[in-house]
Amino acid sequence: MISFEQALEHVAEQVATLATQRVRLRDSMGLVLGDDVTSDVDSPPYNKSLMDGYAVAAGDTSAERKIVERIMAGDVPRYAIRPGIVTQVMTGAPVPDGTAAVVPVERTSELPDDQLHLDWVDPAVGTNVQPQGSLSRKGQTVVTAGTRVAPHVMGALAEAGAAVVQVVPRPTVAILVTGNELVSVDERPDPGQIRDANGPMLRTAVSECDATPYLLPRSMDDLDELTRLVAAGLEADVLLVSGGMSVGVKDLMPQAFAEAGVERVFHRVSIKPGRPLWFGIAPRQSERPRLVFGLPGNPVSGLACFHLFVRPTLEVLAGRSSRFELPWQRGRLTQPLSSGPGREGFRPAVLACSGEVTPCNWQGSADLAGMVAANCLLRVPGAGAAFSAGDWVDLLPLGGSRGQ
Ligand SMILES: Nc1nc2c(c(=O)[nH]1)N[C@H]1C(S)=C(S)[C@@H](COP(=O)(O)OP(=O)(O)OC[C@H]3O[C@@H](n4cnc5c(N)ncnc54)[C@H](O)[C@@H]3O)O[C@H]1N2
Ligand code: MOO
Repeated sequence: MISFEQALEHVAEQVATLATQRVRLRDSMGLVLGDDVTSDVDSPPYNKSLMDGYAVAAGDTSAERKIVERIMAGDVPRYAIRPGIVTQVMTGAPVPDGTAAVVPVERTSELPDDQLHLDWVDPAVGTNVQPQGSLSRKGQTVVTAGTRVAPHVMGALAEAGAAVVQVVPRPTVAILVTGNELVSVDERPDPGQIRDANGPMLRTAVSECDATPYLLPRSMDDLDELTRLVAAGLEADVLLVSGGMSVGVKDLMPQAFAEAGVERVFHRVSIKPGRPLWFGIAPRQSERPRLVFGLPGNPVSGLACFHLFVRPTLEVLAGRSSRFELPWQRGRLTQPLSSGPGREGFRPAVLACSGEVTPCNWQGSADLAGMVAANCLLRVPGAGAAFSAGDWVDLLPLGGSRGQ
């Protein structure tokens, strides 16, 4: 059995960002850009009025002037501004040549015969005018490679004319849930049966990481069926299998992986929960191998392995992180905590805004109900570590990458 740190290193060695693809801008939300994006226009593309008002010439101190035209956003001015005349302009409209400033409409009053009275006759040059190209220039990089497309980035890309962008695609994750005892959420379990918690849980965990889950048909503990479904799951970037990882008579997954051509990298890690974790790769010609995680069937064990190993994998595949790493945080214990002599432990816990962390009243690997309030996993080193109330501890927040 290998240590937690060794297991992390083994996974990290196999993980690399997916090759980029071209997609339409509207399909790029949440994805990471593979290339710098340059603008094909100046921003603003013309000298622009920042107010509804009147474009005036420099150094003109007369209080009454002639309005020669009225320019709405989308119009193009015909007459240059000179002393004695003004042009009415709307916010966003191009100002005429010769414009020194725009006097807001509130500082003026219109008189008969297109005459204008100005309360503010000689504003400083540049007042309420945004010069062409002052925000960004044609040919300038406006969004750099590695940026994740959020709504404001999407807006900048649209302004720059990036109708098609090069992005790291969303990783695809096939999920295979195994076990003779399992029935669906909408079924009543017969004696000996339980409901499948892991399928819905893992699919949601994958979605929360902004990857695309694909649930394979649930499988009985049958070697041929498992092997066939593993082979099908290798179409995805990552295959997650739940259950059958341990040493029971029906724990057939290690054999099914071998039959389907998946090479084992490691099996069993010194963590609690999560000891039976299996990790392997399915080699492909001239491409990165597919990554395969065999998660323990116990729900909390599988979920802990997801957060400790699968989530950082998805972050790298999607290009959101250049290195395989866990987003550890620190918190202060509200109560004493000790660990047994053995494996490194991860306890569901509640981290408050104050930074205080309280372990859930949780009864082990099958106890999903006991961790419903949890928002983090608290790291408890093995070898009989003992913490007092007020001690600082390492925590791994639960939750995916959406919105980060
Ligand atoms: N002799 C040994 N027995 C066990 C060991 C060991 O080292 N030696 N390891 C234990 C540990 S640790 C774990 S964790 C479990 C995990 O075993 P498996 O991956 O083989 O999981 P299963 O046996 O298939 O299931 C375990 C448990 O979880 C329930 N389960 C399974 N799938 C689901 C699901 N989709 N939704 C809800 N619950 C599920 C299943 O009914 C079992 O109760 O092995 C220990 N044994
Ligand atoms: O390690 Mo298992 O995951 O304790 O229950």
